[in-house]
Amino acid sequence: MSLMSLKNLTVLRGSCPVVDHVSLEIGPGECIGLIGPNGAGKTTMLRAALGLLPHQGQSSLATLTPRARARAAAFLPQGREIAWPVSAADLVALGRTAWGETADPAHPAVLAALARMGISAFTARAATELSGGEQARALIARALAQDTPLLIADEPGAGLDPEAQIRMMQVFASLAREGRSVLASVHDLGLAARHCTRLIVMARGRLVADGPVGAVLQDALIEEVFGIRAYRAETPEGLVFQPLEVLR
Ligand SMILES: Nc1ncnc2c1ncn2[C@@H]1O[C@H](COP(=O)(O)OP(=O)(O)OP(=O)(O)O)[C@@H](O)[C@H]1O
Repeated sequence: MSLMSLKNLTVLRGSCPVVDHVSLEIGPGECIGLIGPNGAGKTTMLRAALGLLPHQGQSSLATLTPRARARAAAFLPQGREIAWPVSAADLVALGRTAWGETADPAHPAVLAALARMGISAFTARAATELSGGEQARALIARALAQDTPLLIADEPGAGLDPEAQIRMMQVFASLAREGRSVLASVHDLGLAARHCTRLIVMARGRLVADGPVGAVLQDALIEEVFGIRAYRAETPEGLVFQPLEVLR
């Protein structure tokens, strides 16, 4: 079963392809890190895949009706603005509207999402009065409450402290073990190495690597794509990957 299929997805900015013939399939049970340097095309690719940007090629999600798409994939965009002073619980409950339900803050999926992101203590507070990191966690919880087979998240760890980042990656990995899938753009290669089942690498609009974490995070690729050298060790707890220095 495919949760998302891209075939030659291409996005032009003027005459320049910022996403260039990207093809990939996402099946159930995958925790996928989308990595690549600034400007590689990650955000553009995610938004085009969701049908939010004009594109060439095919995306299985882009052809769905908005209602069907909201039930197939939750999306956490890079911009994190919360405009209304609704309670954190009500904000998270908005994730349920994808299913034609009223936003019930006592819905089990809402309570589970709040607990998973460690923000059950803030539920009554206006979301606009949460700290930046707490707001980010509430928005991730809203996407989790949507309870979709696929979660697409654009830099979900931005602004989170180390505990919240690890907790978030553990949640994503546990979703994958439950048979759902996550596609998240991440800049922290160490977190990606530790928690993802698969890495997709973009550079200059192209998909340059796609596979199991250990196979993708090879010295030559890291050097070429990111221009850095990294420490890498297989440990009983899995792959440890630490960027060390700039090479160019
Ligand atoms: N509206 C736009 N008009 C023209 N160029 C754009 C526009 N939006 C993005 N770009 C360009 O497209 C390229 C890809 O941008 P994108 O935001 O997808 O990169 P990214 O991989 O998500 O980067 P980052 O890691 O910095 O968030 C960049 O060169 C960017 O400057």
